[in-house]
Amino acid sequence: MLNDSIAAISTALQQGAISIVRISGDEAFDIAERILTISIKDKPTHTIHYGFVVDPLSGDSVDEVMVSVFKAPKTFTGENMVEINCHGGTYVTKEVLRLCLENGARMANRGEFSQRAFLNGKMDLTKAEAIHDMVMAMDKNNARMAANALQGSVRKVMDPLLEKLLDIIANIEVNIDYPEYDDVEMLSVETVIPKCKSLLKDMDEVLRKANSGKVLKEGIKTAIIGKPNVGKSSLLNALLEEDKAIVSDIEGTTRDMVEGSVRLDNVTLHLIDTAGIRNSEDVIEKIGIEKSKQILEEAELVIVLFDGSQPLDNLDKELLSITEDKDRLLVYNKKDIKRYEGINISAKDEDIDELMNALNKKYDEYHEAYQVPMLQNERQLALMQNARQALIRAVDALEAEMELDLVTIDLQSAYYALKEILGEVSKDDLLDTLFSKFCLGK
Ligand SMILES: Nc1nc2c(c(=O)[nH]1)N(C=O)[C@@H](CNc1ccc(C(=O)N[C@@H](CCC(=O)O)C(=O)O)cc1)CN2
Ligand SMILES: Nc1nc2c(ncn2[C@@H]2O[C@H](COP(=O)(O)OP(=O)(O)OP(=O)(O)O)[C@@H](O)[C@H]2O)c(=O)[nH]1
Ligand SMILES: [K+]
Repeated sequence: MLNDSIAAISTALQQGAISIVRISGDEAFDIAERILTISIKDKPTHTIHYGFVVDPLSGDSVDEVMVSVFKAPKTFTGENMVEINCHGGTYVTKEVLRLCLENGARMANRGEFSQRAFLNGKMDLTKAEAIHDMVMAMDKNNARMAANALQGSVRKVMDPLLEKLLDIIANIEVNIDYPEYDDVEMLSVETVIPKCKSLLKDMDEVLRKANSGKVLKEGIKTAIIGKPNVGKSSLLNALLEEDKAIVSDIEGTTRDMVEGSVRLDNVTLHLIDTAGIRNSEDVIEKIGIEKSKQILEEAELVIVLFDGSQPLDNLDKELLSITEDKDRLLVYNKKDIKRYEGINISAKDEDIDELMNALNKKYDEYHEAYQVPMLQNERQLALMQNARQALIRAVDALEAEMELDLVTIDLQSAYYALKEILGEVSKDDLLDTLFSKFCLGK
């Protein structure tokens, strides 16, 4: 049932200055008034008021609060909403929630406020996803992408595509509805094929942007390779040291381990486990090369590390040759002993500024990429790919001069896939899965 009133603590449940208990639904004002010393129904929307929360059974005063009033339909959820700003202790916040639940509200499910906002037409699915992304964003870039999506950037991508596709569908429908006009059909099929191809091109562009967005969002798989003892572990430690917070954030990652993430200005590097080559000190060098090849397959960026204090030998040259086709940086370690032409570091002394500068410079242009409207996640990408496939089938059918009815089926499935990106034809189970990932009280 959509109209029961839900309540939840919308702030993190920890000691802080203020916590917010949120109520949404038809009865929100009645429920709040049962536990407050003030009336709120009579107050204008989007206003905040001073009062006390009192347990109606015992008459005990629970907290001194500020109460925000939001009147349907112009609210976040589209329903009546009350936010009780109480003192941010975990006990008192839970007490206020308990009183809401005892006086007519139901405990909200995860993401249920946003789900209601979506169901009440307050936002499309991509905006709901953006809220989730915003909550989860750990760095500036992810937050910026989410902020774009919150402002409707995905819709900006989708609207022109949907418009073009509808135009194509309309052209075909004319032929189905008026099959007796042979001329119309000829003319129309001739114009429709180029239109489909132009739309396909647009979709490819959208997919291309989304893929680079995905790389940015998810980070870049990075391998450090080099001969035994060139200083790989030292470099890894120095890199991870640059960003202690992230390292300790990752479950099971300790300073001794060989995996972790390094947050640069514009992207995050995920260091791939190179334990295989690290431990090859006592095995024949060939194994090191074989391991390197395996690791290279996975890597999107390779840092090839040399011992700068020594002349490059055949093994170094082999590493140079197997990384030739890779996106790579050549780095010389042990600059405290000797410098080479290029990027020099002293991993042991955690002196890796030249490498950090080179990395930041390398991904500098990605800075802008966050500002362009683009698809935001795997779900959207997969649907765009489905739409593209369906459109390709339609073009094939048109070129093979198949029945127009058959073409329409493919065009329609392309249309539905595009609409589903915005959540406009999606199924309930999809919604439940999506919103259950949200934080409570969102
Ligand atoms: N206290 C508080 N802070 C919050 C939220 C909230 O719900 N409560 N938000 C929740 O995520 C975010 C802000 N998002 C919001 C989005 C829409 C509306 C809202 O009332 N929309 C109405 C009227 C808009 C207007 O007056 O122009 C509407 O869309 O009809 C409020 C907050 C972040 N900060
Ligand atoms: N002088 C100098 N020595 C360094 C530097 N970085 C690392 N070393 C030394 O080089 C040796 C090897 O360093 P590691 O970081 O263990 O090298 P590695 O490439 O991980 O070695 P394997 O795990 O055996 O492949 C150690 O004795 C380090 O102290 C540096 O910048 N300058
Ligand atoms: K070593």
